[in-house]
Amino acid sequence: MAVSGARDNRGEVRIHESLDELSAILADYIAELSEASVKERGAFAIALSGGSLVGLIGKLCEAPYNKTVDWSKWYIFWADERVVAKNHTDSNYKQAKDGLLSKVPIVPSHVHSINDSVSAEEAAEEYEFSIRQLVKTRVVGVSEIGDCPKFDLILLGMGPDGHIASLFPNNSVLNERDEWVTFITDSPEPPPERITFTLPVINSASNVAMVVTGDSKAEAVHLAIDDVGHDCPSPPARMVQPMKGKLVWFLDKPAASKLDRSQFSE
Ligand SMILES: O=C(O)[C@H](O)[C@@H](O)[C@H](O)[C@H](O)COP(=O)(O)O
Repeated sequence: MAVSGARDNRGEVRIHESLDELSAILADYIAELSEASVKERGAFAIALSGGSLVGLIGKLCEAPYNKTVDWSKWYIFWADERVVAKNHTDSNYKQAKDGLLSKVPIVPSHVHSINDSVSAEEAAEEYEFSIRQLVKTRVVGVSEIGDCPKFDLILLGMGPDGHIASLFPNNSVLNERDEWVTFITDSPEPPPERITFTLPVINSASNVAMVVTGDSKAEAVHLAIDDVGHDCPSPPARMVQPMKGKLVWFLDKPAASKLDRSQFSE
């Protein structure tokens, strides 16, 4: 049985008994958002990340979702991508293709992956350009505040250091306010070259889900969600604060083990 609570501007926090329970509830959450977006605007623009996330959304390939979700209306993006060949084991695209995209009837032209044959800088520029075209035609919505794209859902994992997408602690790209997509060439985790959505894009989404499991993330979850003092380091995950959208944390018990549950309104 999941425990659920709200934490002021830190979003809704759902703590699950097991990974199986978490993935079942996550699949349901995504299917519901897909249905609502398709009904409201005829499309579902979803951004994926790498790591354990793709495995955790795997139930979408199974019944009933494989038949009930309107896959023809899905448009796939990546919140971050490693600048490697698409058939490389490090590629977030490959991971999503193997784990999800090849198993459900998504329209191939709706899959918006990066150009893997150019530099990180060029890949970021091209990716932003292609998103701009899709915002113009409203395949991707547009934020009411500023001109940012408004993805229907951005799915993010989080590293033990509190990084999200490829926004790592103390990296200057955390301060990027003008670009939608930027790049790094010095990732503290291999591979070094990556492209990433910037915080303004993440915080303009209609929905952001942080999917975080395992006890190695417990401290970063605490620092990202709890009311900690100003002396405490503020991980990038704490900067995820959708302006108009909804933030939901999907945690397992180990990842939630350092959360201050007394601050929880269940
Ligand atoms: O490119 C990366 O470095 C990963 O994709 C990364 O951003 C991932 O989302 C987190 O590190 C969480 O990964 P896990 O869920 O596998 O722990």
